[in-house]
Amino acid sequence: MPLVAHNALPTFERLRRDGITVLSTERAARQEIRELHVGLLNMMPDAALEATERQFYRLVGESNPIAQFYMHPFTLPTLPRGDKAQAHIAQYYESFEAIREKGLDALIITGANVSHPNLADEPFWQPLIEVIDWAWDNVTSTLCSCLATHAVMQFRHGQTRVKQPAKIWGVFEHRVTDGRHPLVADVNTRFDVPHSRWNDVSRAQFETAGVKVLVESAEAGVHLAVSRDGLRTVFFQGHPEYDTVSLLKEYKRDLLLAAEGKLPAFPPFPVRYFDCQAQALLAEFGRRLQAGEALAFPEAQVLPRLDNTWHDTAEAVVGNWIGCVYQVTHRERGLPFMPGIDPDNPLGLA
Ligand SMILES: CC(C)(COP(=O)(O)OP(=O)(O)OC[C@H]1O[C@@H](n2cnc3c(N)ncnc32)[C@H](O)[C@@H]1OP(=O)(O)O)[C@@H](O)C(=O)NCCC(=O)NCCSC(=O)CCC(=O)O
Ligand SMILES: N[C@@H](CCO)C(=O)O
Repeated sequence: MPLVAHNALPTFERLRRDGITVLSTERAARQEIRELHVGLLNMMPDAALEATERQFYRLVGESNPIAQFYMHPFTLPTLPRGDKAQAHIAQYYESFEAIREKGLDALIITGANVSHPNLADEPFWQPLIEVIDWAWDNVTSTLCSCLATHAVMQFRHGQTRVKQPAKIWGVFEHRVTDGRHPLVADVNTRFDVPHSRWNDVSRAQFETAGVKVLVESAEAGVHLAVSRDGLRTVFFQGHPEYDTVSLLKEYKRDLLLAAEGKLPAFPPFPVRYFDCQAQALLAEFGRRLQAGEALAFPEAQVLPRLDNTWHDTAEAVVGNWIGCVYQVTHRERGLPFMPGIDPDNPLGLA
């Protein structure tokens, strides 16, 4: 919730210059106080569907203890689903048509499982473009996670992601590259974010497209970037929403697949995620598995050894994002901007 500059204290002006939102008393008196409507286009595979809901609902909910959030989950009918996930979707999700009719203030688009080398061959490609095109004209800001970022960079900016020789996988250190941008104002200047991807869009590709990089890792590449206008599309390549356990679940999946001969090699450890003891436990498990022993994955022993070093900053960034959306969104949920807001520079950045 923003400060109100109800007197001439020079600190207010100084904070404004540092990217902190400070309202004038006139603006504060006129501000509409209402709930926000946030869409979640959940494209994750069945096993991760509900975990992903929880992760993004928590990030939005915890981003501000006072504002009220109505979440609107939906998915794309062309994604393959099993019976259980289909029933969950049928019972609890909304249709894109219904969401489009009422409108959204903000939209989050998750990552997805891909099975084709070219994203344009995926079953979700056309319907995803339809959602993104609608959101560009009608939603104040859209936050794209991982694969959704790659899709927008490909179809809107002609920048195709590049497959990496090794999976970018683990918990990586990042730095804020423009601390004055309101999306990263006042967050830690150095912080962790998990990544889990074979593909990368590079800083040069974002910049060629006119997209501004805000957070980057020397090892993992760009994590956070924003469209030229400063707000309307926010790009994540990492997974700040991940639970503490998420990378362990992925490691277990890949290890067990390798043991069944369904993956060519045993997975490496995700970077900076397992401590020495967890590594020793998992290496021992891998050895015994390869020797043909039938034994259970030591999840319960490893779990207490894992640390979460990214969630606070993830909340802070999502809080900044929601705050920016609130300041410029129209009082009517179906319209993206208040009168007087320039869609090409909604935050009025210099
Ligand atoms: C890794 C798995 C397979 C793990 O699921 P499993 O069902 O096998 O897990 P399990 O050990 O049987 O445990 C089930 C319990 O774990 C929870 N659970 C499942 N997945 C979870 C996750 N990711 N994070 C946190 N919890 C998770 C379930 O809700 C359930 O909890 P309860 O018992 O409490 O209900 C799944 O999470 C998954 O498919 N993840 C998707 C990974 C993925 O496809 N990412 C693509 C995005 S990456 C991208 O977009 C870019 C791609 C690129 O560029 O390469
Ligand atoms: N953007 C509006 C709030 C949402 O209706 C305002 O600042 O008054």
